[in-house]
Amino acid sequence: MSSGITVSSLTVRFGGVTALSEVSLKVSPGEIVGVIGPNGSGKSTLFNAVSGIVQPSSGAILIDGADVVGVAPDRLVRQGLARTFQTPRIDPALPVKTAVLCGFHTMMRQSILEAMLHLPRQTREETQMKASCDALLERLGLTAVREVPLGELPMGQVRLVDVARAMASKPRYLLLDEPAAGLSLPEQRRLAAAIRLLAADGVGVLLVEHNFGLVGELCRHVTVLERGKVLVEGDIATVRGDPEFLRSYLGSHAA
Ligand SMILES: Nc1ncnc2c1ncn2[C@@H]1O[C@H](COP(=O)(O)OP(=O)(O)OP(=O)(O)O)[C@@H](O)[C@H]1O
Repeated sequence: MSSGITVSSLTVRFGGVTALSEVSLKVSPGEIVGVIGPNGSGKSTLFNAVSGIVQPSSGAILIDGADVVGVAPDRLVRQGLARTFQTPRIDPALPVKTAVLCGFHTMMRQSILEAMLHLPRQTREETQMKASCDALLERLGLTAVREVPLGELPMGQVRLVDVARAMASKPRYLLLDEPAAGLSLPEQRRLAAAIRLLAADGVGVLLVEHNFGLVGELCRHVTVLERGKVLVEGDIATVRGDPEFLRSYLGSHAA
C-alpha cells in the first residue's frame, strides 16, 4: 500500500466552470508540498475536494492507498485528515484556548460514560490535553491571547488559532489554506517552525500560500496552478527558474 495523499487527474466542474482540470500531485508522510497560483486558479477547490467538501467530476483521491472520493468530511477528520480555512469556521464567541481544545477533543479516546464518571483514563487524558494545548499555544505565540474571544482578534491571528486547532487533532495529513496571510514577520517565523516540527514528526502537509518566500523556505516540492491546471511543478529551484512561472506568477504579483 502506498502511503500519502495521491491526487490523480482530478477534475472538478461547477456547472460550466472547470475549477480543476486533470490535476495530479502527491504528499508523502513528513513532506511539505506547496500549492501556489493566482486567485481563481483552483487552490481552494483542490483542498475542498481532498477534504470531501466538493465531489470531483473525475479523477481519484487516495489517502494511504484508500479511495476517499465520496467519504464524508467528518469521517476523513477521524481518519487523520485535518485542514484549515482561509476564513476559519469557528464560533467568534469562543475564547482562543477553547477553540484549540475543540481540536484535541476529536482525538480523545474516552467514551461518554467515562467522561460522565470521571474515570482515571478520562482525567489523565484531560490533564494531558490541557498541557498539550498550552504548549501548542506557546509554540504559535498565542499564550497572551488565550482567553480572548476569536471575534476580537485580527483575521491573521484567527487563522493561526485555526492552525492550532487543526494541529491539535493530531492529524496524519494537514491541509493549510493560506495560513500566513495577515501575519507579522515574527508570527510567520513561529508558524513556519511549527509546520516544520509537525513534518519532522511524520505529518504530510499540503500548503496553499501566496507568500512565495515562505513556500520556498518550507517546501521541497511545489505545484503551480493556473486556471485549474498544473502550470509547472517540481523542486523550488525548478519552479523559480521556469519561464511560464515567471510570466504567470511574478507577473500577477508585479502590479
Ligand atoms: N462553489 C462554486 N461554484 C461555482 N464556481 C466556483 C465555486 N467554487 C469555486 N468556483 C470557481 O472555480 C474557480 C477556482 O476557484 P478557487 O476558489 O478554487 O480558486 P483559488 O485559487 O482558491 O482562488 P483564491 O486564491 O481567490 O482563493 C474560480 O473560477 C471560481 O470562481
